[in-house]
Amino acid sequence: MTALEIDRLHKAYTDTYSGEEVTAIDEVSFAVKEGEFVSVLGPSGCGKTTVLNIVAGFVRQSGGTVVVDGRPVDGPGPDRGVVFQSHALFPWKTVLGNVAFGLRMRGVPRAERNARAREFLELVGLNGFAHRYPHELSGGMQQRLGVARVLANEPAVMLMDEPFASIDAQTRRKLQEDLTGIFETRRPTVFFVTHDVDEAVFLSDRIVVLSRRPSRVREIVNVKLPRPRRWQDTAELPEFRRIANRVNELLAVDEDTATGGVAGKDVEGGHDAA
Ligand SMILES: Nc1ncnc2c1ncn2[C@@H]1O[C@H](COP(=O)(O)OP(=O)(O)OP(=O)(O)O)[C@@H](O)[C@H]1O
Repeated sequence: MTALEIDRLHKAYTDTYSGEEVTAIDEVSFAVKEGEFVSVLGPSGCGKTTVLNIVAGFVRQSGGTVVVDGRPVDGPGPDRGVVFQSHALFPWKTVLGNVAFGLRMRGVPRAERNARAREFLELVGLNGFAHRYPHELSGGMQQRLGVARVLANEPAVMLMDEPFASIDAQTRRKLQEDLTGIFETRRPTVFFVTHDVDEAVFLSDRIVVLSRRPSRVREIVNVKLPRPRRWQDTAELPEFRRIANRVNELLAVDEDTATGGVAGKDVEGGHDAA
């Protein structure tokens, strides 16, 4: 079943100072199936975050439609949970309280919400930290908490906007492995924005490569790598490098154009319908 359908999405911003109109997204269409991990990748400033913010309901599109679980998006809602790059946690609540909060909002009784919150803390490896406060956690642990908080609410789609971008390289690898482990056990539907090609290949079932602004879908690349995935084994597979090379090749089209290189050059390869 389709969890998220983005159809001919278009977004123009009006610059507050100059009053000029900037088209961020020209026309973007793709769908994410239930239990699928889809990453969106593209050159800097191509509109990745804008697509995510429109899906989250934080930003309104200028054209096109976004449908989540069969319902058109019209503002934020509990069917979409967002994990941000910087941790949007409640500093005055404990780790347990942060996870239980959304459940409370949804009217889940106290005993059940604490049990559910603990289950998700265990899933992300934070079971020993239930009574700590966010400032007592490392950046990586805060990000795990962000994931637990979203997953506990069982959203139709988990939206992740470069969640590991500000985390040191070694911790990032561990968090990526943990995220893929969580994905393999619980199969949430994930829409993941990144500019890290290896990260996208490691985590995803499919990668939507956008062109530079005003963006369009350049190609949707299938990632048919076996799961469970572990950096040590997965990155060794020839198929991993083949896919990463393919994505880099697609991104290079825009770099060439931007630097006045092979303008308009296109790459070979079949397009995959969304
Ligand atoms: N509120 C806004 N007002 C005006 N222009 C905006 C606004 N938000 C984004 N833009 C413009 O829209 C374009 C797309 O921005 P967006 O942040 O979505 O891109 P991105 O691909 O996520 O960028 P990055 O890779 O740098 O994170 C950019 O040119 C940006 O300057």
